[in-house]
Amino acid sequence: MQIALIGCGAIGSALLELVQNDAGLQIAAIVVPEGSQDAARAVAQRLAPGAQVVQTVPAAGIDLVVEAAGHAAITQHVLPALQRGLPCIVASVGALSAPGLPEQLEAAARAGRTQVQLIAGAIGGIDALAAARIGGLDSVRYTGRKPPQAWKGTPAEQGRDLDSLAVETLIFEGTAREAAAQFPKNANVAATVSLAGLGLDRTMVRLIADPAVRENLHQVEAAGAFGSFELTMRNQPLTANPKTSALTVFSAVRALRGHVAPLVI
Ligand SMILES: NC(=O)C1=CN([C@@H]2O[C@H](COP(=O)(O)OP(=O)(O)OC[C@H]3O[C@@H](n4cnc5c(N)ncnc54)[C@H](O)[C@@H]3O)[C@@H](O)[C@H]2O)C=CC1
Ligand SMILES: O=C([O-])CC(=O)C(=O)O
Repeated sequence: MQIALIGCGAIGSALLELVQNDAGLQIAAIVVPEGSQDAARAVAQRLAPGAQVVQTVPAAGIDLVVEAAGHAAITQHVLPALQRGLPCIVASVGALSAPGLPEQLEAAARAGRTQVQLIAGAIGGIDALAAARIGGLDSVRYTGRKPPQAWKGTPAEQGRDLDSLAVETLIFEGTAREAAAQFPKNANVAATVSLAGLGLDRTMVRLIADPAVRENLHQVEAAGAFGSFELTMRNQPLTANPKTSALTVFSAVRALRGHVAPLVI
């Protein structure tokens, strides 16, 4: 299968490393903006020598697209790829907090007679949540807790010095839609939990900067006709990007392998 990888940062590079020996998965193209071409070429030379580094998904020779780039890449690359009939795996799930974008993705996939797959990424339990939704959910709460440095470059910096935080600090409380829009690099999980469960406007989210933790913690509490569950993930962050958990990479690789494996779990 010929793959186009969109984005070649922390997730993209780690993904290339993991799939480099997968016989069924050939990375044919790496799609990054003009300013990132040189960096991506250096990574490609090492981990995917057969890949061309380009600015848009090639018009021919691609069977499957995997996005690990950021919210803007969904409109820019994923929508047109779906329309052309290419199945797409998406990590930047928070992009679906933009009103109308889920419907646009569905329409594009329908037009191309294909599918867009939103990966679980850094969170677990999405299968249970999506199944529980069928019986009816009463409440879903998500709490994201990361070390202060993971909140740099976000609205969490407004009115506070993250470097000198001494105690855990609530930096956001609201809906999953607001969280995903305000924290595009830190609240994709909030969007994923909400899309699997009660929706972007009925899923309550708390985001916390906590100097006492080293991992990225994700907690989900859900209750409904099925019963209830409480989930805590303690994810190792990637060295290349402390905002992003390593599990996100593994989740994307699992999705890719799921397209070629004879037995899928
Ligand atoms: N679903 C989940 O659990 C998670 C999802 N994510 C999503 O994955 C994205 C990437 O994460 P990292 O690799 O850690 O970020 P990163 O900042 O290390 O890398 C981003 C890469 O994408 C490229 N890029 C940026 N805009 C682009 C565009 N419009 N088209 C093509 N390439 C573009 C950059 O040049 C860079 O190569 C995040 O922005 C976030 O949206 C991140 C963590 C968890
Ligand atoms: O990787 C993580 O721990 C989660 C993350 O950044 C996000 O939800 O956007």
